Amino acid sequence: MNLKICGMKNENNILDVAELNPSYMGFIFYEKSPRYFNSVIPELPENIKKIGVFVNSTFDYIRGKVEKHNLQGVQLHGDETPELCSKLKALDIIVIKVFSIKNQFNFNVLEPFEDVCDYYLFDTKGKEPGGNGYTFNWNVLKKYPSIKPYFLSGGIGPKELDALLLFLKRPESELCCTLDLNSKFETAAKLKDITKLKAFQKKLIDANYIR
Ligand SMILES: O=C(O)c1ccccc1NCC(=O)[C@H](O)[C@H](O)COP(=O)(O)O
Repeated sequence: MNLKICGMKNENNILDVAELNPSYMGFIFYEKSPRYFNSVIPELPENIKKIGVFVNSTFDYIRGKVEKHNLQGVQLHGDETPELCSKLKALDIIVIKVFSIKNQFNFNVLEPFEDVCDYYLFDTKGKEPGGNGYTFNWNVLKKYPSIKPYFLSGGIGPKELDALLLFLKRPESELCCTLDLNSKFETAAKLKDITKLKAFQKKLIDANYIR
């Protein structure tokens, strides 16, 4: 299991999170977000992949950010088309297409994206396109029809750990490759709380889900 820490903003905080060695760090290029990233990403170890998060941005805007920040991947939170995903894939980067869920989900909508993205990310449907801070009904994933690995996201925090450990024992989590963590690990200043992240990571290590 991999960890993705999303919504990074502040240089020192980015470097502190890097010490935890997550597989991915997410940078939000959506101006309306309180986590909008408008700075310079410090040098990170090569094994930490930098993922740009976008909401209905144009190909040129996304490509500009990929080039400027040397992003290894993009995460698309809007109504992006399979055609856009395909053009982004041609840049030789990781393409993660997001789908938001509450209590039910029509998995047929995944079909056009099967060949044009690397991963799906299932997030909670809410007022905002992301970072809503609460979980969706993970039972919905019992009907997941694809063989593509997916990221689990939306409101995952320390209080959700017991439910998460139960979920990870169930067959529908078999293709869950990454846990995406964001607002439940933030301080009031929208910095990631390293102590909280470390404790959560340790519990996942102790339960043998991450190394
Ligand atoms: O976090 C944001 O502000 C955000 C805004 C617009 C699009 C995406 C955004 N976040 C992307 C993420 O990957 C979050 O980690 C994901 O939505 C879960 O967030 P949370 O519910 O806070 O755990």
